[in-house]
Amino acid sequence: MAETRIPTVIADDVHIVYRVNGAAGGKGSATAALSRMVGRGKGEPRGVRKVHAVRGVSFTAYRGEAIGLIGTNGSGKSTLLRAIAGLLPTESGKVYTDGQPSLLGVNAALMGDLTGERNVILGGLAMGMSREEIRERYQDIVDFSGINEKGDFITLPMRTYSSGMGARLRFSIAAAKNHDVLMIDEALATGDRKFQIRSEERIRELRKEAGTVFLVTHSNKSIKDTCDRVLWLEKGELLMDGPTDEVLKAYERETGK
Ligand SMILES: Nc1ncnc2c1ncn2[C@@H]1O[C@H](COP(=O)(O)OP(=O)(O)OP(=O)(O)O)[C@@H](O)[C@H]1O
Repeated sequence: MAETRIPTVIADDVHIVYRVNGAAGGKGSATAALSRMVGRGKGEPRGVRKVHAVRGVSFTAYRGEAIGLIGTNGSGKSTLLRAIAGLLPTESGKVYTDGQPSLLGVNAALMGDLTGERNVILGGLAMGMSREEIRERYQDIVDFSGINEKGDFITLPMRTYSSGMGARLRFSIAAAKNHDVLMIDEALATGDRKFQIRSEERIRELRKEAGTVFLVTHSNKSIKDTCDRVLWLEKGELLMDGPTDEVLKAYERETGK
């Protein structure tokens, strides 16, 4: 056997269901009339629609792995990551994680009205860094983001940034710390090529520092360049879990991408 591998995330038959209030068809609609006639599902209150977004997904992730998540729009990738981060409850099944995973999404909670500078401090504190550590790494974070390459943007409110600039700053803040489990949701997509290359380099470093990285992206190239393993989700189900080359080949054959 190979050396012992240390699991960081275990998903065991995970199901995730969203409940959407007031999403049923209007009172007079045919579907509403039909559901009145046939009666609703067991115990579901009126007007609540269920979306079964993740269906029976199981896998184990290990230290030092970078795992890509692929699948067409709406296949459940972001939902699965949010559940692993503990932001969504599972309907059934369990997620076990080693430590607190950090989810870096395009919507990571920074404050638009505060300057980039303030957000670096806020984000650092939110990740559990001390003021001292933040002060030490501040310049590196700003340099990595490249926000100041075209002028003094870091002292402007974040709402004045383009979506690419915002995503770059969020990634730079998150990447300033070593994470046991770091999950990146499409954050690289909005950066330009130069920034993507820098981020991919950083992802490789984070892996080496014994963490596990999950990457959701529609860029097969980013996945190829950073991940050694890929999970392919479709309609909430795990279609394939294997080495990057194999899974991407099958995915490209299926989707023509
Ligand atoms: N907050 C929500 N409430 C209800 N349904 C949701 C919610 N978020 C996502 N869904 C549904 O869950 C399913 C999976 O969505 P999810 O965002 O996880 O897919 P995805 O694979 O990340 O898609 P994309 O590639 O487009 O980002 C979709 O059918 C979507 O409509």
